[in-house]
Amino acid sequence: MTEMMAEIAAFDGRTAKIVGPARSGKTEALLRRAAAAVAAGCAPEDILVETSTAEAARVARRRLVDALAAVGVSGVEDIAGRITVACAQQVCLAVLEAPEARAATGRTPRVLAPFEYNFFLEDMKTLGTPARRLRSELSHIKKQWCALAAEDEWAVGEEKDVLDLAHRLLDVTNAMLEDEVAYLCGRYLQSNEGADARQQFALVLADDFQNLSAAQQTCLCLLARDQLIVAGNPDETVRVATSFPNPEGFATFDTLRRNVTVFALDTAFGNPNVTAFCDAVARAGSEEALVAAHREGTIRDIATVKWNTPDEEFNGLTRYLFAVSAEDPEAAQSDICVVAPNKQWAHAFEQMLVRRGFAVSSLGFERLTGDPRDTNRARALVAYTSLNLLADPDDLFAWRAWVGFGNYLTYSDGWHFLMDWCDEHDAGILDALEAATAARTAGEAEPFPRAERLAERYEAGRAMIAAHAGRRGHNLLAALDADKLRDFAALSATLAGDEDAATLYAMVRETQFFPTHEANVRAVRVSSYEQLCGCGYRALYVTGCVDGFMPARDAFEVVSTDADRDRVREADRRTFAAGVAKATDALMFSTFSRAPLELAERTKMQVARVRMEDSERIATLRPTCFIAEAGAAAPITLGGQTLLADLGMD
Ligand SMILES: Nc1ncnc2c1ncn2[C@@H]1O[C@H](COP(=O)(O)OP(=O)(O)OP(=O)(O)O)[C@@H](O)[C@H]1O
Repeated sequence: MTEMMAEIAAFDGRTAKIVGPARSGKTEALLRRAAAAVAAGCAPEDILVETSTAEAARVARRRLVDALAAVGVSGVEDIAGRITVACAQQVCLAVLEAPEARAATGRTPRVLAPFEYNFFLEDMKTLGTPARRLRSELSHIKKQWCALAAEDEWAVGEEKDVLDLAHRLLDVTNAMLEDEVAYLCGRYLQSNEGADARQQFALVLADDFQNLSAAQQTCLCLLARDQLIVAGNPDETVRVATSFPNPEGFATFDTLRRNVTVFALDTAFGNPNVTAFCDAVARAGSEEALVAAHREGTIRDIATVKWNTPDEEFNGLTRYLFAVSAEDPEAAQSDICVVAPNKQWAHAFEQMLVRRGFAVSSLGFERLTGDPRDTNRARALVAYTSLNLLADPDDLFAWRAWVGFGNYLTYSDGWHFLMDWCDEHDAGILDALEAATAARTAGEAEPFPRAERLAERYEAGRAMIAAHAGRRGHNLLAALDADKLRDFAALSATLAGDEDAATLYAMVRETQFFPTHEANVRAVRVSSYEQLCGCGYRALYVTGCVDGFMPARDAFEVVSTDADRDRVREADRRTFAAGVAKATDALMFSTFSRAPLELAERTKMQVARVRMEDSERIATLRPTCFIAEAGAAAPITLGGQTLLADLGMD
């Protein structure tokens, strides 16, 4: 253990900040502090280790077991299990779950899934605000929540109308938006009612603090009783814990508070070529970016492999991986990760890998998408909502979604009338739907406009619940037509078979909010850049390294302003550099030089030129600009065919 590591582990002050370049052991230092605290007699329940994602929490918990063992603690698995290791959003939700918090906030922490947000958005459109302006106002509202700014201080004029309607829609359905969670938690913890919920943990250890919103950062500070240590690096900011990270909250952590001990780590561990590359990419963006003063580890070449087309990339790279794995069949496949720039690339690689006999665990692309207005494109969404209703027939937002599927306005007009009816009759959503149904059955006039349509959907929902009540596991998924949907394939594969609807729904919900990799060490990982946060892999294969994928096309588009383009490029730079740094040994970038124009446009590659080839329009593409920007630290370049030939595979 280095001297500074030992100092951090033994730290007995109140507040500290650990800062260091990529791979300098910031997480390691926090985990060793936790282990040392346990060894010194601190109750495991009194420790909170906070991460940016649920997967980072899973990985941290595993590393914690080693850290505890290293200080001679016995029963390490049990002890590690008793320490709270969770992502910021989970921490805030746990606070809001407490009955006292529910009473004080008057809110239920039932967060809208990303696709459910589309129903909310449709209902917001009833305000009449043009869609673009509405989106930008909602974005501003979320930004203010993330900044923990009190609503009455900033909501005025039209924005106040937007906020009021948002509150009304969420109140009537007992629901909450994702970005509201830390806001409500922070306001509660700051209030008199929240006094007992503050300082819940003797020790709060917050990793990747730069990724958190100001609201999340404040919550963590308020939860610490005796000691708070934050670790991070503003140049590694990734938008994964919140839509509005606050790296300044980390940068100024020690200047805005008194008596903060700062530990600056300066040695990067792992393949020095990897960390030097990442540092060079960060420096190309900002001369002040933190870089390592020393590098420790075994030097190994890093490479960029060039293919002609995406198909060649999918085929060639998976053949290569197959050959490499065959050389060492006993090695844990979970130490290998294929990084995909988008869902399409992730699926393509997943399919190719499965075809070659690999088990695969994919992370970062599981959010259910579709169009709720079009039943054919909403099959996964309907299955999710059906499970939700079977698990909890009183879930009001599930009913909101259910009645809206398949209508071009998701019946937001009717929903509005229904809410007015509720106000007039001092009644709830289910009362209104029941009243509409009763009128429809009796052939009476509608209690409110569109009531008949909503009643029809409601009755269909009740019939669905009656038809499937009592079904379990695979049988239930099949009854909901979810068994054939790709979105449910991973869930289906993990089922024991006798899970009831509530259990299944909890499992699906977890994949939407807190997804993690399977524990299976035989499964190769496929990951988004963002989900690399908090992880480490022996080998990373970074696919689709073309401009437009990374950085995103918005970093190039001439339609936006220079400042907008820069913002996208620099945010993506940090995501890229922090992501690929997670390779401890082998790092390979994979790129291709051309693609059918239609594919390039649809997937948002940055097209350099277009030319005709065999009467097909072909887009010429460039490798990710960050690679060349690394200058002398850039990887060596290989042709795809050379790579395969070296393994005797041409
Ligand atoms: N003192 C050390 N000696 C040897 N290896 C170390 C040491 N500290 C950390 N490592 C190893 O270096 C790698 C990076 O460690 P860690 O994840 O703790 O760093 P980090 O600064 O949090 O990384 P990131 O910048 O990716 O968030 C890990 O593989 C870890 O096991």
